[in-house]
Amino acid sequence: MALEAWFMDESTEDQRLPHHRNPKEFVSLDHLAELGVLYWRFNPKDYENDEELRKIREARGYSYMDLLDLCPEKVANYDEKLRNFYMEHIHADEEIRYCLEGSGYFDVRDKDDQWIRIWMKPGDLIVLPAGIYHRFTLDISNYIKLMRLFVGEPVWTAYNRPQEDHPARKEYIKGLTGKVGMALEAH
Ligand SMILES: CSCCC(=O)C(=O)O
Ligand SMILES: [Fe+2]
Repeated sequence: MALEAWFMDESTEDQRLPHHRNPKEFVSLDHLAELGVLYWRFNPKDYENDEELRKIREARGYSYMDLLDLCPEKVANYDEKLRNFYMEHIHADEEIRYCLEGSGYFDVRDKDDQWIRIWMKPGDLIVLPAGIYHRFTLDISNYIKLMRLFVGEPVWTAYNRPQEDHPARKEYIKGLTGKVGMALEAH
C-alpha cells in the first residue's frame, strides 16, 4: 500500500478521526511533491542498519537523529506537546520524520490553503519543506514512534500562523510560484 493522503473535510469532530471528504478526495505523491513535500519508504525494522536510509541521510546532510516515542509514560508534558503539535505552524528548517511504529497524521496546507492529511505508517519517511504550514495529530491508534532527522544541531522552534513575513515562509512561497511558473511554461 502506497502512502495515503487526502483533502480534509471541514468538520470539527475529533482530530484523531480521518476527516475524509464525501466523496473521498485522495492526493497523489506528485501533488505533494509540488508543495515541496518529499516521501520515501524504508524497512522500519532495519532502521539501524538500513543502507538506503543511510544514503538519503548522507545525500541530504541529515547528520542528527533521535527517536520520539509518543506515549504519556515517555514524553514530558505529553498533553501540552500534542496540543502544540496540532497548532498550525512553520519552521525555519525542514521537518523530517520517519515512522517506525504506530501511525499518525501530518496535515499540510496546499497552494489554495486546503488541508491535506498525510497518514504516516511504519516505513514512511516524509520531508516537509521549511516554511510550509503544517500540524500533527495522533490517529485513533493513539501511538506513534518517530525518527527525527536534522541537518546539524536541531532547532525545533515552531512559529504559529500567521507568519507571512517570516523569511522561511517568504522563501517557500517564492519557490511555489517558481514551480507554478515552470509548469505553465512547459505547456
Ligand atoms: C510529532 S512530530 C510532528 C510535530 C511537528 O510538527 C513538530 O514537531 O514540529
Ligand atoms: Fe512542525
